[in-house]
Amino acid sequence: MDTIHYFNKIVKELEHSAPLISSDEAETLFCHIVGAKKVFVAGAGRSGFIAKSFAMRMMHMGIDAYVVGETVTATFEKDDLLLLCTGSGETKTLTAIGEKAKTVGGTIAVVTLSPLSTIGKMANTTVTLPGAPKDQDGSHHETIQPMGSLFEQIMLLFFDALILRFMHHKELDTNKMYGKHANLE
Ligand SMILES: O=P(O)(O)OC[C@H]1O[C@](O)(CO)[C@@H](O)[C@@H]1O
Repeated sequence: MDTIHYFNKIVKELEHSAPLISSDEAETLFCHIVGAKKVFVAGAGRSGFIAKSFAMRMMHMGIDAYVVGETVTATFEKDDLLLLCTGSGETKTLTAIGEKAKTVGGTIAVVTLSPLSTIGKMANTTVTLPGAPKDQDGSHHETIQPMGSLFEQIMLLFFDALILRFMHHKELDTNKMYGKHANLE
């Protein structure tokens, strides 16, 4: 099978996934982000890349957004939102970050495959996405892709959809947002 055949298979997997996402959970996350003073995102590995791409777009919309662990990241405070992006909900570094945020008193949101995980239970609000766990643990999963790829793709598209929701809410368009795009690159 050639590459484009696989590309089409991936698109089909994504099409099947969209109806499995809760609009109510998405709207609740939207409201938390709108209500937060600052928004912090964290994720490990590929989940972390997706989290970063969402932080970048939030910045383009004028939201005070940070990636946990970067040198220019601000102080997390009680009016802030921490958004943890984790398929398993068991990644140790993220658990530690969530525990610290809890002691500060801010709000924790998680986007995950596993709402009953350690991080899922710690969160104030959860968006459950479909996909397969990264270990694909021997049971049947609706994907031909390795490890957490389907979850990671769904998370990217979910965040891009959330950005469109914000753009509508804030009456933004791509030109206004491009005005905030980095020009030293
Ligand atoms: O999304 P989780 O379960 O926190 O796991 C993150 C890990 O999974 C991966 O995204 C692989 O699927 C890795 O890049 C990363 O180490």
